[in-house]
Amino acid sequence: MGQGEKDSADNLVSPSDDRNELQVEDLRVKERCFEQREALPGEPRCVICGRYGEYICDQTDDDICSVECKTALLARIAAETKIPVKAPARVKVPFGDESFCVRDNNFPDIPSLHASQIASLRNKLDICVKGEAIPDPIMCFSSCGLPEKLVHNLDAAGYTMPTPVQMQVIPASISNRSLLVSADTGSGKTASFLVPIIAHCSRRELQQSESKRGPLAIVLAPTRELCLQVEDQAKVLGKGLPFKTALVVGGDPLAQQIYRIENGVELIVGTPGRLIDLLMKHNVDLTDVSVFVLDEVDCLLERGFRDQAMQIFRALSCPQVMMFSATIHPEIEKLSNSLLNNMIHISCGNPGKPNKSVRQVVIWVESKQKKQKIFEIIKSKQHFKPPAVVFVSSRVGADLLSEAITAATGLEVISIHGEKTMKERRERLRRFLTGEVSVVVCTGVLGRGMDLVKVHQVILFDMPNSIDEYIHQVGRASRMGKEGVAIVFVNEEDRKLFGELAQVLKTAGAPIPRELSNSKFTSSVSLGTDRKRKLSSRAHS
Ligand SMILES: Nc1ncnc2c1ncn2[C@@H]1O[C@H](COP(=O)(O)OP(=O)(O)OP(=O)(O)O)[C@@H](O)[C@H]1O
Repeated sequence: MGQGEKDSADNLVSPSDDRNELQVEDLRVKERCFEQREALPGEPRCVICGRYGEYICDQTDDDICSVECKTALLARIAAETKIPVKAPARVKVPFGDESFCVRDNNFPDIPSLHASQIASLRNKLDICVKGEAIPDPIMCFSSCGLPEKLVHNLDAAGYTMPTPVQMQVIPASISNRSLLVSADTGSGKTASFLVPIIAHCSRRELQQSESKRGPLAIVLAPTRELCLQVEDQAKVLGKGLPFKTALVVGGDPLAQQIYRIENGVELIVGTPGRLIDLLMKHNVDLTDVSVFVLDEVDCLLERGFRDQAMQIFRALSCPQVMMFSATIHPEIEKLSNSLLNNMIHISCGNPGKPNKSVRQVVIWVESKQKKQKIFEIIKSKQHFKPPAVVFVSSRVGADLLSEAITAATGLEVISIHGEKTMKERRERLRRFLTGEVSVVVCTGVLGRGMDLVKVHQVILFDMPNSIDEYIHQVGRASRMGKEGVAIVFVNEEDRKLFGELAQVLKTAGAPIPRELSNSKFTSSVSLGTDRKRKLSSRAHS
């Protein structure tokens, strides 16, 4: 046992005094939370992480599983009793220092892990990384020197432990590296970029004069609704910190947005078009913007948005760029590698596939029968699980279908799409999120990134244009591993997606409609034993 380990072991009291009966390895105090096993029924539980509370904290008498959780516990108590803990300055970590987080000056008790331990930890958490000198994942929010108020806000929001994507992205981001992150829908990517941004902004604020308050970070997202949601979450997590935000989306008056920015904000959240508009019409000082986030990067780098996103990128001076999506293809990797140096690629869970927690029920329905089918589902107590989101492919289709469902079922149904005014979109989304209305029919505006926490059922009335959009729309039925169901209508009109859809269903072990599996458009996909050779039985008869 090294000196550091001995010192920390001295501060923990084992509940069992009869140490002689223990195996030698049992005497080693667990340094890291993940080294501890789960608690068995009736055993003490760690007050921080819930694992086996093998030790008693000498300062609080609480059950605790490891030195790491003891440190987290004491940090939490310090925050609650408002003992000021000086936040460490944002440092440029020299390349080669792989364990910035665990060697944080605030937490000298926690030693670094060996490379093999880190690899096994990543393996356990389903985290894959690519790049040089990648910082170690963190196990709790308090272990990488975040401002205490931010840790408090995370706790108050119910974020007791970071999700795997947050465990890896937060330390990587704090080390100022550019990142390309792919992770499942609903896995917590938003906080993984907001936490380091808020930490960065609140620290820089301490060092800068009050008069100079140019934005420090920009988050781009493809839809107004998603921007609204990201800004809301930023406000919740940055509460009480010197951290102000501006929402820059179309449909709201530009003058108000300019006024807000002029009064000093740290973060701008916006859609590419409106942000370009604002930057062209008004002189916003972007000199201090050092963090640029592209949320739903694959969508933002598609043809419609790419020029605008690149224009904003070029207006910034060498920012740290963080890119996120549940669907990232090799072209995006190639493009980002060509734009940025020394990037880290992070992949968590099962990106590029529908979330495993969503059961996909694909039904073959001819176009003329679709309305009748959805009425049946919504009228069925067994199949209708409100609140539900119905995705369609056109704005007019959204209006017509919402009216038709109301007429057929008596339920109040609203539509949301890009032709509504911003005021209407906001108000309708509010009514849906607060439960006033239980069904919304929408176009892809709610398909990506929207955190519709209470929704566990989505109906894809029209198949989207690509399998990526399918993955995102299906993903609205589950957040943080909660179970959901996606009912999907398909017919011959969707044939261009048959191959990919059949593959996705096969991988998920979901039933494939006979018409789909027998279609010539799926013939390139091996559907295994589901495809029986018809002639074999006749040959024997
Ligand atoms: N550490 C955490 N503990 C508890 N809940 C969390 C944590 N991090 C995020 N969440 C919650 O998980 C949900 C999903 O998070 P988020 O919207 O960031 O997912 P996402 O990965 O961006 O998904 P998508 O790809 O669909 O946009 C949200 O309701 C969020 O509040």
